[in-house]
Amino acid sequence: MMRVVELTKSFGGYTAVNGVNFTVADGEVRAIIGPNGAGKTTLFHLLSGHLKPTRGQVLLDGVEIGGRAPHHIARRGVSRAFQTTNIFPSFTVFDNVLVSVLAHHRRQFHFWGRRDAEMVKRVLNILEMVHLADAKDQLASTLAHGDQRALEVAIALGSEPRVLLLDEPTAGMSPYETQEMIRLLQHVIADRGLTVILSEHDMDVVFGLAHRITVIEAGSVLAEGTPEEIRNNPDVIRAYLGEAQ
Ligand SMILES: Nc1ncnc2c1ncn2[C@@H]1O[C@H](COP(=O)(O)OP(=O)(O)OP(=O)(O)O)[C@@H](O)[C@H]1O
Repeated sequence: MMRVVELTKSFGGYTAVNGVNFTVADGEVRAIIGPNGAGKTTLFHLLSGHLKPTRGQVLLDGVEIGGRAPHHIARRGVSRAFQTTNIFPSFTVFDNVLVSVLAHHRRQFHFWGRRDAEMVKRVLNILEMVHLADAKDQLASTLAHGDQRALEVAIALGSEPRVLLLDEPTAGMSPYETQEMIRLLQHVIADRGLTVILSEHDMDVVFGLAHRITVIEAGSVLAEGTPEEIRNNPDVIRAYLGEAQ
């Protein structure tokens, strides 16, 4: 589904992402982990089009998308949630998701205009999936932190992505909110059959969601494998898990 080949990003003389290769299969949940400053955020910016690669390729179903504009990549089916917050705080929860659904269908968003029944159904379906149906008429700004993150997932789902990029989905969350988010993502991923690439520091989240894990250190891939292989990899324990666990 998504493949990166020798992906490299340099800022002046500093190479933040250095010759990274990996392939994420259809329906796979891949976690990207690594120490602070390893290059995870830069890698996500390269996948979503927010940065142009210095060298290398990003392929979606074999088609090169590396260096294309974020809206182009989004239109091809890659959505990104978190770190790039898309919430309109003064809109209701419902309207936030409606904007995303309508944008995906490239319809004009008339705020007081006729609401297509099919679109409304889609929005309600998404809100039910992320457990926000009861809060649909609330202003987004009044939601609790954990619910705002759930709304971000809902907005990302509005564009019916095939690949969902999640930047640290549980950053800043309480242990309770973190467990809720893991459950929510497990449910959404299974229901939609999504392909997911996520970066995360919390190992409970990583081991609770990922089918495979890629470990990045100093811009390069240190290891790749199943959660079990990564947990037992001596290089990974030395570079990362030793300090994180
Ligand atoms: N625009 C930029 N210009 C110069 N250097 C940059 C830029 N963006 C990132 N870097 C550098 O690239 C390196 C990798 O940063 P990046 O944010 O990708 O790491 P990260 O793995 O996401 O870290 P964290 O886990 O702390 O979020 C860092 O040393 C950072 O200072």
